[in-house]
Amino acid sequence: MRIDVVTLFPDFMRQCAAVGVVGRAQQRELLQVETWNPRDYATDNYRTVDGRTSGGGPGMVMLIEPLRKALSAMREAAPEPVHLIYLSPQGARLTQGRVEALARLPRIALLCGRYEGVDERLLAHEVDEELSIGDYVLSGGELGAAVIIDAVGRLQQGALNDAQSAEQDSFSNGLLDCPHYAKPVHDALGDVPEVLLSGDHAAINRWRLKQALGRTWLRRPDLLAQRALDAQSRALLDEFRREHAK
Ligand SMILES: CC(C)(C)c1cccc(C(=O)NCC2(NC(=O)c3cccc4nocc34)CCCC2)c1
Repeated sequence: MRIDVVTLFPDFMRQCAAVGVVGRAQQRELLQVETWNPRDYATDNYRTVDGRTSGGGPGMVMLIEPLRKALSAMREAAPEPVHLIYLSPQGARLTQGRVEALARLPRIALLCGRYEGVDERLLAHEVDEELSIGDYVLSGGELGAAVIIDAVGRLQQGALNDAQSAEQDSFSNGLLDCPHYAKPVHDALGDVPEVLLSGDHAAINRWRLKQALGRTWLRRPDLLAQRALDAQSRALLDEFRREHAK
């Protein structure tokens, strides 16, 4: 998969894509991340990429021309058609479901806003989809782009080793994660739960599912509502609720 990022901060984006699982996916050529800086396409001596907002008021807007040229160069750099995503507070909230759909595309491009955003005419003409990573004020779309690169990059076939794939699967069951413990078994902060030391893998799996269900119920009932529970899960959650009520 190829991901192109149009950004005023290419070094930042390249660094985000160079570490960990995504960095390794690039080394293995499972993923290719390229950056395009609109400032390289600004024709004036000051390499201007922003302009005063029409109608007056504070703040600047990203100019059409440098972006249009950067996007055109980006599209021409590879034969695959591009699905262009604008990272934006006005976008649809990013979900794991959408990440999984994007991960199956041959090529996507991520447009990152700065200042007050991008001239609406450029967006209307060029952008296929707007996505948001959440409801808070950010300085630019780059962190949104980094989230998509990571979430989509790790899903490329072969990017994860077996342990990481199992981890991914457990995260993708729509529930919050169960508590995790490492050594020492006994610590000033407390002990590892007995069941995890028992070697009884059925009991351990049961405990982990019960904890995941219980924590989702307590902290993210909205996630639980999205998920049909089978009989075993319903029974485990009831058990958790009864113990929690005491
Ligand atoms: C959400 C709410 C708090 C109501 C709000 C209302 C109006 C503006 C902003 C705001 O942050 N504007 C600034 C910019 N923000 C983002 O790019 C951005 C922000 C959030 C999630 C994102 N996911 O991707 C890109 C995202 C847009 C132009 C430069 C950065 C935020």
